[in-house]
Amino acid sequence: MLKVSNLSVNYGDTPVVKQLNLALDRDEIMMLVGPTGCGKTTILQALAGLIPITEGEINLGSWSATATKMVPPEKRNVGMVFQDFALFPHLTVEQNVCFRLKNTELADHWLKLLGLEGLRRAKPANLSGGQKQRVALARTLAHEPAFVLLDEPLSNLDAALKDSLRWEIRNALKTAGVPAIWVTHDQEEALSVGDRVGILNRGRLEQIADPETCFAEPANRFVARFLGEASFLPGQLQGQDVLTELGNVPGKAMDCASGQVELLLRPDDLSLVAETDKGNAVVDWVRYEGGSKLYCVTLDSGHSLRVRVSHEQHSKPGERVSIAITTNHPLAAFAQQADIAG
Ligand SMILES: Nc1ncnc2c1ncn2[C@@H]1O[C@H](COP(=O)(O)OP(=O)(O)OP(=O)(O)O)[C@@H](O)[C@H]1O
Repeated sequence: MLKVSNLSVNYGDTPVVKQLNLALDRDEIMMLVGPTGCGKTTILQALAGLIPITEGEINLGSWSATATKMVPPEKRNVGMVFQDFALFPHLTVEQNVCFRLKNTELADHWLKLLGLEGLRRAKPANLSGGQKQRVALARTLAHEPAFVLLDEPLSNLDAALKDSLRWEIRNALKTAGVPAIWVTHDQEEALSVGDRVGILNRGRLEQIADPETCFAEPANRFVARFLGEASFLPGQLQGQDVLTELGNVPGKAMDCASGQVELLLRPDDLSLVAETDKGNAVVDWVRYEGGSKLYCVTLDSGHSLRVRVSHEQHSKPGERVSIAITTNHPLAAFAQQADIAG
């Protein structure tokens, strides 16, 4: 098990990673997300032993690193996958995967499993981005790492390829049975691929939990907004229910919220019906998304909400609509004054 306790990293006098705690199970994939500059790459570099740590401990059973006890990268048995693939351009696919490898049987195994059998003699320059990343992954896994760090492995690839390759990478990591920390900028990728998601803000983990919990029960408004479209509607928490201008809905108090709260509404929690002159809201703008449309509406009370509906909905800016809450699951309710992180 990879265990990180109270890890802090400073650059000079500037703290960049603050008191990070996490533990990864044997074959667990943890996605690390957060705004640019929040310290994601620094965490990976610290775990790999590429930079010194200021405080805390990184432990993998066979070794333990602290601020005063540096364990060099080659002793950590870490596998790294980068966004720019980091392949040797003068070597073939096979030579890249077998580089410094004693047991080439494992190279054969991963070349086959990742669909690279026919490309053994190709040079990186003749491969597509997706093929290059498969080679990088095959090379990493063929070396039987104790844990794998992936730094935005899909960010140089086009959208269609990203979608299929993310599953290939996940399946390969699960087959290898190694713990992995995967940094991404893509919230959808984080929620769909990870066993758990860690949301980082200014060097601190705001929440670490399974994807459903992070999305439906975010620890605070920062996490709520970071993981997707989020609207907040005032209401009164009474027992298990929240009384709002759109009716009573089941609520779940976050941050010990009580009394006056704000309900987290995702665009899919709401419905929108076109009206001629009745209704309870006006359309501000609409964004076409292909299979769906995202509407921004203002309720007659002045509160703004975002609603996702079928692309067959044709209401335009300025037109009246009826908005209702359609979800049955309890919605996260935050204390009205508790917007510390957001
Ligand atoms: N070698 C360095 N010396 C000093 N400051 C650094 C160094 N490397 C990174 N930083 C700073 O540390 C902070 C965290 O950087 P880091 O690259 O870890 O963030 P990140 O979350 O990976 O960002 P991005 O999403 O943009 O890749 C940033 O403010 C960055 O400017």
